[in-house]
Amino acid sequence: MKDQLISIEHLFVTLNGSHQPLLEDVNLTIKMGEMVGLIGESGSGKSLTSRAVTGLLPKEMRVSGRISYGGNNLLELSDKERYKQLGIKIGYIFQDYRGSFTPFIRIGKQMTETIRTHIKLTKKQSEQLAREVLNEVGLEDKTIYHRFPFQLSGGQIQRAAVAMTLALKPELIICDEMTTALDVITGEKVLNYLAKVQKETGCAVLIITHDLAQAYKHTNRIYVMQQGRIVEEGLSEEVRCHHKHPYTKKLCSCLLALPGEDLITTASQVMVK
Ligand SMILES: Nc1ncnc2c1ncn2[C@@H]1O[C@H](COP(=O)(O)OP(=O)(O)OP(=O)(O)O)[C@@H](O)[C@H]1O
Ligand code: NI
Repeated sequence: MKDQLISIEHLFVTLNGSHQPLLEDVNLTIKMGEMVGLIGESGSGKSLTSRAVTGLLPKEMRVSGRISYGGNNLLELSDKERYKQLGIKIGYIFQDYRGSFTPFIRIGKQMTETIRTHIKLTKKQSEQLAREVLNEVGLEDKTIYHRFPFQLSGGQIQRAAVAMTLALKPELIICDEMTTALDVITGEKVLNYLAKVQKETGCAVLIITHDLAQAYKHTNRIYVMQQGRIVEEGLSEEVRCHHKHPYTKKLCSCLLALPGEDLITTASQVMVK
């Protein structure tokens, strides 16, 4: 399809020496301007899927299938070609945010250097942009800009990483558990900023999360993953109200009911198997 931005087709990932694939025939597409959710319990393969897109799978894994993006198969790109795509075209917010910055270089310096690698701006303009995006995610630029990463809390580093990625205005943003390190209010603030950038730039977003409420609120379409496979896909509202797969039903029963629906159970009471 013409308006498809990225298309993952028959993706298999297997650990060397093992026969049991970690990802099995994963198919997932994202259109221009779409916000797509990828949900599933811990260990179901969400991060591996996003790592395959960005070429960051561990060396000891074999991968097959196709990831079409901009006329290329991302699985066949050289490291250099892939690096060119990352950042400016595909922005990736890591689940393990501690790796987002080098510990002993000040946040501001790292941000401006990254911005200038990808966008033609003067030093002054890139500093202004870095300060602007820090403020957008609720970090006071006056204090944070000159700090070293080790002087920030986990949630502050995570927000700085989000700010850094969004500053580059990529056409596809992959957020892997972007709000896990944040409290509810800060998390919502960051998600709202993401939605604002999405509206402004028309970029596509893949939100990986096990927070179903977040996925329903912020995405148009949802994929549900279980044990390395996509088990259900549909418009967020449909998946929420008319899910077909028993696993999705279990996941959904963890959510608080909408007004007018029966309250089922809370997350802590449900064992998802
Ligand atoms: N480096 C690795 N070596 C071996 N197995 C791995 C490696 N990384 C991930 N796996 C396995 O692959 C499977 C999928 O992992 P993945 O990180 O994609 O899960 P996830 O859905 O992102 O979970 P979470 O919600 O906890 O982040 C898991 O069974 C995990 O143990
Ligand atoms: Ni993960």
